[in-house]
Parts: sequence; structure tokens; C-alpha cells
Amino acid sequence: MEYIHNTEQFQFHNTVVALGKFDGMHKGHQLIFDELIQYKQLGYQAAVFSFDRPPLNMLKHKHMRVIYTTNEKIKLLARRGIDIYIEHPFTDEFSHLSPEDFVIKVLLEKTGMKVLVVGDDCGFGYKRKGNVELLERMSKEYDFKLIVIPKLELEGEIVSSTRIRHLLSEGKVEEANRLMEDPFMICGSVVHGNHMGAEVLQMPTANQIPLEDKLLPPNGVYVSRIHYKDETYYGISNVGVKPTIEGKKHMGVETYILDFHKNIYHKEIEVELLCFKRPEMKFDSLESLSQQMHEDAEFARRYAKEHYGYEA
Ligand SMILES: Cc1cc2nc3c(=O)[nH]c(=O)nc-3n(C[C@H](O)[C@H](O)[C@H](O)COP(=O)(O)O)c2cc1C
Ligand SMILES: Nc1ncnc2c1ncn2[C@@H]1O[C@H](COP(=O)(O)OP(=O)(O)OP(=O)(O)O)[C@@H](O)[C@H]1O
Repeated sequence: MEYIHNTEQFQFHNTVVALGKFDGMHKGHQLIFDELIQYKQLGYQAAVFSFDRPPLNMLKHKHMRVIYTTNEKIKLLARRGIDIYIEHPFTDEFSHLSPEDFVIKVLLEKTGMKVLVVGDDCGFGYKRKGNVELLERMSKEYDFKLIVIPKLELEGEIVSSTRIRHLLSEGKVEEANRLMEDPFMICGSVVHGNHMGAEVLQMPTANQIPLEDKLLPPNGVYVSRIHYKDETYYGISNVGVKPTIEGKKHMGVETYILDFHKNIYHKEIEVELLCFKRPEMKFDSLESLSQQMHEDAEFARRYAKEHYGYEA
């Protein structure tokens, strides 16, 4: 997949384009990707057009965490068969483009758009004034095909990234996962921790340090599924700051992978959180922490067996 960023200079031809942030890659987004892939099979290049920061941040100076960081998004888009991911700089000039100019000067002229796929409430251009009616008019005038997808509803509500962010922040991981194509995941290299896991607690853990803008569920212990190279494993992960352990505190995700004995320092793993087990706690001794961690691991083993047919 080609990733275009930090530049306004690009030129593509014959593309089918989707517009939006696509944070979380939820089941509504998937309806859009399905259309893109159908057109890809007809010979078009599948392109996702996004901005380098959510417009909300820039306009209101509001800090917002994301379900998926750019690296994670790139991986997931490529996996879905997208050919081009454009993260257009959200400059002042760009944000003042009229909806018509955005379609003509950017989508048609630079992205080479022949087909556009949008949700029925899409907004774009200056103050998000562009809408489906305008696109319908322009598609006739400028000869491109417009596909409008009605917003997907699940469990009585429209599926959106905002809804998923709320659920994750409240620790409702299973509910959030039901709205996404794949369970919520943290992708990153395995870094060195305090080396206490294997030696002191008899449970080696793979430590990841998520980027600061990555949204995480509340500190706690979660049953997880791990993808490493082409293999899938199950495990138990702690999201948090390890209050029992002295020293510098930073947010981390650390995972004990069931029945796994490889050295994976500096290797990239994907940890999917499947189910909340308990909140992170401060223990009086390392023995009680270790005992609880072993109990957590057995819980994960039972969960993986029951829900996914896992056998060691
Ligand atoms: C399943 C699991 C549960 C954990 N629960 C807690 C906890 O409740 N409180 C805590 O302080 N640390 C918890 N931890 C983190 C441990 O303190 C950590 O794994 C240990 O200190 C080893 O860290 P290291 O890899 O940096 O050496 C948990 C870790 C795992 C894998
Ligand atoms: N539930 C849905 N069903 C169908 N299409 C959707 C759905 N949600 C979003 N889309 C479409 O997917 C594209 C990308 O959406 P985008 O990620 O910008 O919005 P979102 O998921 O609604 O997120 P947010 O909550 O941040 O507004 C847009 O065309 C949007 O209309």
C-alpha cells in the first residue's frame, strides 16, 4: 500500500475513493471498504483519503486519543486490500477550500477519482458544508460515480468511532469489539521491562509502550489474543502502570502469552483485548501479585478454550 503524507504533491489515476478518518475500522467502515474492493476488482485503485489530524483537534485545540495510531491504521488498511492511503496535511488553506473546490482540485484532479463512496451523512470542505446532495449534483456534472452507504446501526444505535471510543473508555471492551471488524488491538514492538516477570513472578511478559495518543481502556487485566508473525496465541494482558512495582510509572501493556517460549524482544506483536477480567491493583507483596497473575492466566486459558476452542 502506498502511504502519502506530509505532502500535497501526489497524482493518481482511475481511483475509487473513500473519505474519512476511519478510526477503529468498524463494521460501518467495512461496508465502505467492501465497495472499494469491488471496484478494485474492476480495475480501479482503492484509495482512502484522510487528514493528518482530526479536524476537531485543529479547530478546537482539543486533545483526542485515537483507537488506532497511524501505524496501526496503515497495517489494517493494507490488510483490507486498500492500495493508497492519503493523509492530506490539514493546513489553514486546505481547511478553507470550498466543498466544490475540494472535489474538483483535490479529489478529481489529484486523486484521479472516478468513483466516490461515502456514508449518507458525510460532510466535507470548509465548515463541512459539502454533503450528499452536492455530491449528487457534482457527480453528474463532472462524470464520476457516487455510491452512498446508509449508516449501519447495531444494537439500536449508529456505529461510529465516537461510540467505540466511549465504550473503550468505560472499559466495555466486549461491547466495543462487537462494533468493530476485529477486536481492539495494540500493535507495537516488545521492549525490555524490569526483568521481574520471568525471574521473580514466574511469568514472563511481553511489554509494549503505546504512543501517548493511543486510547486505552481503564487500567486492568484483560484476556487477550496475540498475533506474532503468522501465528495466533492467547494470553492475559495488564494495561496500566504496575502500582505494586517501585520505580518510574508509565502506561504500558504487558502480556503473558500462554504456552509460548520464544524470545520476542524488539519484535512487533499485535495484542487484541477480548474481555475484561479485573482492575489493576496494588498488592502488599510480590508473592500475592504472582499468585493473582497465575490465577488470571488460568482464567484466560478457560476463556480461550470456551470461546475459541483453544487447546495448549
Ligand atoms: C496477568 C497480569 C496481571 C497483572 N496485574 C497487575 C496488578 O494488578 N498490579 C500490578 O502492580 N502489576 C500487575 N501486573 C504487572 C506485573 O507487575 C508485571 O508483569 C511484573 O512486574 C513484571 O514486569 P517486567 O516485565 O517489567 O519485569 C500484571 C501482569 C500480568 C501479566
Ligand atoms: N455506521 C456507518 N455505516 C456506514 N458508513 C459509515 C458508518 N460510520 C461511518 N461511515 C462512513 O465511513 C466514512 C468514514 O467515516 P468517519 O471515520 O469519518 O466517521 P465515523 O465512524 O462516523 O466517526 P466519528 O464518530 O468520529 O464521526 C464516512 O464516509 C462515513 O460516512
